[in-house]
Amino acid sequence: MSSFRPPTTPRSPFKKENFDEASKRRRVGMTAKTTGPANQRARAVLSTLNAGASVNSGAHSDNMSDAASTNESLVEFTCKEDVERLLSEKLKIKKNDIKGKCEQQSEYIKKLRLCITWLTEQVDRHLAEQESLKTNLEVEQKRHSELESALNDKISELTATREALTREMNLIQEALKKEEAGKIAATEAYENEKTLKLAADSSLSVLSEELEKVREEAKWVRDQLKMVQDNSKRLQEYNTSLQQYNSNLQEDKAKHEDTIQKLTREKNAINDFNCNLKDQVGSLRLQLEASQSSQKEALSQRDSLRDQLQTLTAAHNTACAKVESLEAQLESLKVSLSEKLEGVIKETRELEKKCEVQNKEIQTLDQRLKETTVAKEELQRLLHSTTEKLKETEKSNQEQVESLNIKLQLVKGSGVEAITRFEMAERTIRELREQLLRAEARISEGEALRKKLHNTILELKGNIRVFCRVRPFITDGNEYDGSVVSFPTSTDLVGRGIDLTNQTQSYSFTFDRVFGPNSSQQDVFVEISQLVQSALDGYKVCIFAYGQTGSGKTYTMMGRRSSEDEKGVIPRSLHQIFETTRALTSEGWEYSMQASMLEIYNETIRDLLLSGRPGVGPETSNSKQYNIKHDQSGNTIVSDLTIEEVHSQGDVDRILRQAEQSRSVGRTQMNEQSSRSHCVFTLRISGINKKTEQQVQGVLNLIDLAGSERLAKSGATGDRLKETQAINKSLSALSDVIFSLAKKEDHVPFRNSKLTYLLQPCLGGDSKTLMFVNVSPEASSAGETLCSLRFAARVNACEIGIPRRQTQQTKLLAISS
Ligand SMILES: Nc1ncnc2c1ncn2[C@@H]1O[C@H](COP(=O)(O)OP(=O)(O)OP(=O)(O)O)[C@@H](O)[C@H]1O
Repeated sequence: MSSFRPPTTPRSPFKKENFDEASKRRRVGMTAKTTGPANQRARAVLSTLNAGASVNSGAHSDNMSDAASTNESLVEFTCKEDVERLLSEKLKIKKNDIKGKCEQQSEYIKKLRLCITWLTEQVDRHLAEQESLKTNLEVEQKRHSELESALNDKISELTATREALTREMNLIQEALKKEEAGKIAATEAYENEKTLKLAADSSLSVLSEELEKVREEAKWVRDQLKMVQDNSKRLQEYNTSLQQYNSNLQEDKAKHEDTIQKLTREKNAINDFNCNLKDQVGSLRLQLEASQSSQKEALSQRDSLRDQLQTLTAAHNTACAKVESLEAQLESLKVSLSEKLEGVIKETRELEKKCEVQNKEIQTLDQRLKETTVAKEELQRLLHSTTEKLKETEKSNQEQVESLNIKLQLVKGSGVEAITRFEMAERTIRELREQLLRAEARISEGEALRKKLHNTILELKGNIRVFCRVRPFITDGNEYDGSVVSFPTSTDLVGRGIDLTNQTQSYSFTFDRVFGPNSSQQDVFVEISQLVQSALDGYKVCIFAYGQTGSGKTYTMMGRRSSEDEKGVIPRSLHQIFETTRALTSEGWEYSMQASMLEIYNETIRDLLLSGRPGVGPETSNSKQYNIKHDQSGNTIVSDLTIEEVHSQGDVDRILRQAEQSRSVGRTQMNEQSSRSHCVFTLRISGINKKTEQQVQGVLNLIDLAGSERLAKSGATGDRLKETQAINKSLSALSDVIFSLAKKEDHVPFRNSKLTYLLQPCLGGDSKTLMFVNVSPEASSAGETLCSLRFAARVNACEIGIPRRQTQQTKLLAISS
């Protein structure tokens, strides 16, 4: 930035103090008038003064003019010292020399005049100078102030802009930080919320279960309560009925008591009667006893009488008659007495029976009374206990209901709390979801942009590219000597150029990339991986390996299965595809993949996955005729070709193993020499984004071409000649197709080769094509290598020499810079 400098002050003819003094003196004469007319007036005054002086000295003027002119020529004022010298000059006057004095004085006055004139001139000059300086100064000041104000404006504008930018930057940084922090916080919050939600969900489910249980409990309790209430009601009814029954019983009791009293009275009367009867019976018994004793006495009398009879034999008859009559009397007495006794006994017995019946009745009544009393007591006890129980049950029920109510309230409270928490969590989740959606939208936008940029970069690199790969020496175990193949070291060709020496002649080729013998499989794959990504982004990609037999095509495409580091393009591509699809799952992408693998030998298609089908052998595959068709959406359909859904690396490994086996079996059956067929691995990728509804359909073709051979050199005849011709035809067709497509020619000769026709939808347009030209470094195969490189250069030529490519590369450089 150029700094602003004030205009340089014109240098004064005086030193500073001289100038000051001169200006002081000038001020005496001019007072405050410094403008132009004032100067003129001052000059006029001075000229008048000079003129006056000349008038006053008129007398001497003539005679002094010479002297003056002489003096004038002598006195010259150049600086202040001259003036001071003049002022400090002392007249050397001799006494009484008036003339001399006059002359000296007039001389002095002249000098003074000259001095004044010089001074006036000086003053004028200075005034003019000052004037111009002033105007300059004013102009400069104006300009300066304008500039200053402009600068100030600019500065303030810049400051404002800077501040605004700083503010904006700060804001952006803050926003960025916030965004990042927000993002982190959101992620964390989302995680937390997720766990919270899960916890809330689980607690909610637990609570719901609890609530359900509590509801069930409450229902059960309500049922119980209802039951208890019903029971209570029933018991109350029962109680009422019991009370009724009790009162009935009481009434019965009262009635029965009356009856009992009556009966008791009757019983007493009967008892009295009984007693009387008993007394009578006693008296009768006494009478009977008395009669018995009298009978005994009579018997003893009879005995005595018998004795007497014995003694009184005579008197016996009389006595017998007497006895007999007495006995008859006794007998009749006995009969009457026994009849009387029997009647009495009968009566007594009847009375006793009656008594017994009455007693029994009384007893049964007593028993019933007792039972009734017991039952009543029992019932009263039962009633009491039931009432107690009822009260207890009611109390416990009430307590239970209260506790359940409390529990219900608590559950309701916790439920409400849980619901609020749940709602809050839901809100947060909603917000987070929205944030997530926004982030996802941003991600998908970013993804779309990435795809676009990725594709642009690839397009700028070239939709058709050719890589050259030189394999290490393997035949004689020697180190790579560079005698046949060498790599130019000039900066513009490093990594892109290859020189080949064949029969002392040197040939130079340039490709998009040249991999030397020390390049690893990973180095090669790094370049491929972008194309694999393109296939996932929905583009059609073809990667070919071309070269003479044993140049490393299969090594490049398949690699060595046994070593992880030596895996080739196919397993690595598939690994990348599975890794990427897995990573993209979180962004809503779902991919499905279908793999097929076929071989084209002598223009015949062989399904390499067919032998995997149950009951199908390779011979079946060979005998089949496969037709190639293209549908309207640009997909290739090979009729009856085995297509396997692949979901994992394992599936792919299995397929590759199977294909390898089929290939070797096929070769043996066909007596085919190694590498006489094109092997095409095709992976169809269909992707759908569940979030954005975006869909992609990509195809990845990985092709190990048949080993190229120069017809002239092959010395082939018969079938072998036919085979070689077929290979060469299909390879040149392929290069023709690629060449025509690159040049955007209207007619592309797809149909003259099965391989090119098969790959037709995947060549040209947006499709990406990459061809590896594999090179053997051995001198023995230099001629073959030259052929391969020429072929590849032909494919590459469609890009080389077309100005578009340079423009693209320039663009690419601009982008990368
Ligand atoms: N870059 C490499 N590093 C180490 N070994 C390699 C490399 N390239 C090829 N080879 C080895 O060279 C030999 C021939 O390679 P490969 O079978 O891949 O050639 P090819 O071109 O497929 O032959 P063909 O046309 O007969 O199928 C193999 O043993 C392979 O392992």
